[in-house]
Amino acid sequence: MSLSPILTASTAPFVDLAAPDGARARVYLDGAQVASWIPAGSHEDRLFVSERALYGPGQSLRGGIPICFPQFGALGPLKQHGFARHCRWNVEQHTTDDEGARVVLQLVDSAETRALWPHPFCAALSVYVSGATLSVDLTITNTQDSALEHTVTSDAPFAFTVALHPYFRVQNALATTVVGLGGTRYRDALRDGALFEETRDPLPIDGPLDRIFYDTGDTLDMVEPHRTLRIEKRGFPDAVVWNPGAAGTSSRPDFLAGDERHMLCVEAAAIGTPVVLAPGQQWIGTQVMTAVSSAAPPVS
Ligand SMILES: O=P(O)(O)OC[C@H]1O[C@H](O)[C@H](O)[C@@H](O)[C@@H]1O
Repeated sequence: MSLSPILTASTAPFVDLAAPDGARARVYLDGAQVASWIPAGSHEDRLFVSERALYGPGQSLRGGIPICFPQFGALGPLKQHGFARHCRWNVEQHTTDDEGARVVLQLVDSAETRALWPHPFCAALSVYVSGATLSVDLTITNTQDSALEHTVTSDAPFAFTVALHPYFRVQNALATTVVGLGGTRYRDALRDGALFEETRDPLPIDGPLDRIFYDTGDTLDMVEPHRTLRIEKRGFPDAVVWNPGAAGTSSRPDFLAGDERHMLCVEAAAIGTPVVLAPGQQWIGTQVMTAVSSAAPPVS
């Protein structure tokens, strides 16, 4: 895959969502990547996108909310994070009502995806903005029953791992904490994938961090000195917290030096136990993000 930028932030195809209350979001068709989310009554984008991000076919933006499917990370035979983030998705629905605005994008298997992963599937991403909340639902269907015309090399149930991988914009990552992970088991990618139990809650971001937390609670708070973001998930048992640190941003061409200070990924994931879908079955994972205005973390 070429890394040369083909399009720019303004020429790559996107859909803008504008809720009547002022909440806004932007979603690019390449990768179905949410790249901007501004809650109602705010002027601050809560998502981070690097100035060095690459746009256009085949690219995955460095920032926003990439979709990792059908594989998380390098934990399998496919390329890092699977192929969905490198595919062009189709817009299936774009609506605005009294409450909010929604777009639904869809990706179905093609000769290209079947060459990588021999399964008939439909992935649908619904993005909804309203008030202080951004809701993202990912639905994966094993379409084997309705796709008999496809030539597939495997008709068994398929298994996948998956994540919604938001890059949240923070004023200072080193002053940010994540509340709600204490007591959970985690895999530390920075310590050879060894397993540990998290003893700290809140979890400070005191440098590079790359951990998969297994079977976490469904509510996490990302707490900055002046504001809190509540992150809720359903259907995703695991969570990932990632900050690349200075070495991680300088070694990647689509990051600007210093970007690590202004971003933190708190991801909703299903990694420890892959999702298995028999023909005709469906899985839904949801991540709901709410901008909480108080300086203190909300009481659970
Ligand atoms: O650089 P990418 O392929 O987009 O991956 C970015 C990051 O994604 C996840 O958070 C993983 O846990 C990290 O190990 C990985 O570095």
